[in-house]
Amino acid sequence: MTPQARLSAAAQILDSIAQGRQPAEAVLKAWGQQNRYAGSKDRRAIADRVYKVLRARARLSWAMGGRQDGRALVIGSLSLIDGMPLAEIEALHSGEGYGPGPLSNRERARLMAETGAPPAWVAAGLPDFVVEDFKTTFGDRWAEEAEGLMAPRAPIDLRVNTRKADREAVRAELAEAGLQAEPTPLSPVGLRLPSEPPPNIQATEAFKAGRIEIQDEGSQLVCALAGAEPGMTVVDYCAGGGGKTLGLAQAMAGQGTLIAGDVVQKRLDNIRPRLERAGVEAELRLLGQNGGGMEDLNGQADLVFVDAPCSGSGTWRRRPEDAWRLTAEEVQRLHALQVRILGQAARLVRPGGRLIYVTCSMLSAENEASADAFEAAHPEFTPVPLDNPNARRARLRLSPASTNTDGFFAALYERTA
Ligand SMILES: C[S@@+](CC[C@H](N)C(=O)[O-])C[C@H]1O[C@@H](n2cnc3c(N)ncnc32)[C@H](O)[C@@H]1O
Repeated sequence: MTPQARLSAAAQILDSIAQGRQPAEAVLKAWGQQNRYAGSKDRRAIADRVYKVLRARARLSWAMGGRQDGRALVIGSLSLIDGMPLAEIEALHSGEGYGPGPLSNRERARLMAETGAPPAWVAAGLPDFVVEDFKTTFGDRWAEEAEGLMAPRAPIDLRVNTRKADREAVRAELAEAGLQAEPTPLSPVGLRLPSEPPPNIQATEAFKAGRIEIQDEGSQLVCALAGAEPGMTVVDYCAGGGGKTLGLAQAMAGQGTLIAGDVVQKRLDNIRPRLERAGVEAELRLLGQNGGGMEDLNGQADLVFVDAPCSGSGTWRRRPEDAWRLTAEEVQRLHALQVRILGQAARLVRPGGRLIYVTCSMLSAENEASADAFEAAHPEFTPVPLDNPNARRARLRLSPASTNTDGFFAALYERTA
């Protein structure tokens, strides 16, 4: 493909991402499958351009006069990110072959305009309401947190399944396979790989044999904080893809009862092969939206893990496109859902048992505000101090800027009445 044709493809892919709900990665993959003439270098260059634009979307759109279409954003990226002179941009937009059409007068004017300093949310690369939330939560550090969240090249973390192997043995095994992993600094069972070149984890023997799973270090840490132990009755209330289920099962060392519930059957179905690969067991249960399906466990569980549905904003460094799909209204809907789910899950905890609330969100509306609402409605639960240097007031916040993990929040409670 010519450089021009790659730009056209990137613009087209950006439009598809904006119009749908699919992750950028999936849209790029589908495009590659539908356009077999594109070689690996072409696909790489196109993906680089797409991610460059997604991470700088606010700034590019602002510089292009508020336009949000792929063409305008790509043109803006050539100028603002690549620092390309106008003449070169014009040359790439000759309209010949499969390249993009010539610049309009308005586009040319935008590229030459003196734009001045952008507003704070534009500079941060995040929607306005998110920046407001960050200012409340992080105070002076908000811009640093925003930058960390939208920064490229998040590492790939693995959780070593200590039921099957130890960390050093897996590290050596991966090195044999050409993957140089480092121990994660915070999780004792984690290994970290650079994101470039993208490692094919699923193809490794260690993955196929269940010795590793892909799981961010932050996710490993919140799992460990829950304090699951052999012999306990543990409920993973929002089991989703089963990442936490596997971590909890590992901590329980095959002893006790682990029940993983979710309202989506397909998600539960996806957990089964992961459990088998890891050599651990859990009972999978389909729940009703109103909490039905766990009545037999009322007041019985030693530990209930609530990894609540959330904006996923803690993972925006991996999925920058999601930042532009989230609205303030959706955050409010999620907050209400989180408080409702916490109330349902709390019923299962036995006196003296524990409840942990976890999100992969960076927003106080889904973190502190949801925990506050739960505490106000449930005085029978007492916050438990967390054994982690990043925890304060029995609550933990992890983030790309502070712990070099995805963004996570956790609050731990004990049922004291
Ligand atoms: C953040 S995801 C869980 C991720 C999962 N724990 C993991 O580590 O892979 C939240 C999950 O909550 C589920 N969910 C949504 N509403 C629910 C409800 N009312 N009760 C239980 N689970 C619910 C969603 O289907 C989704 O799978």
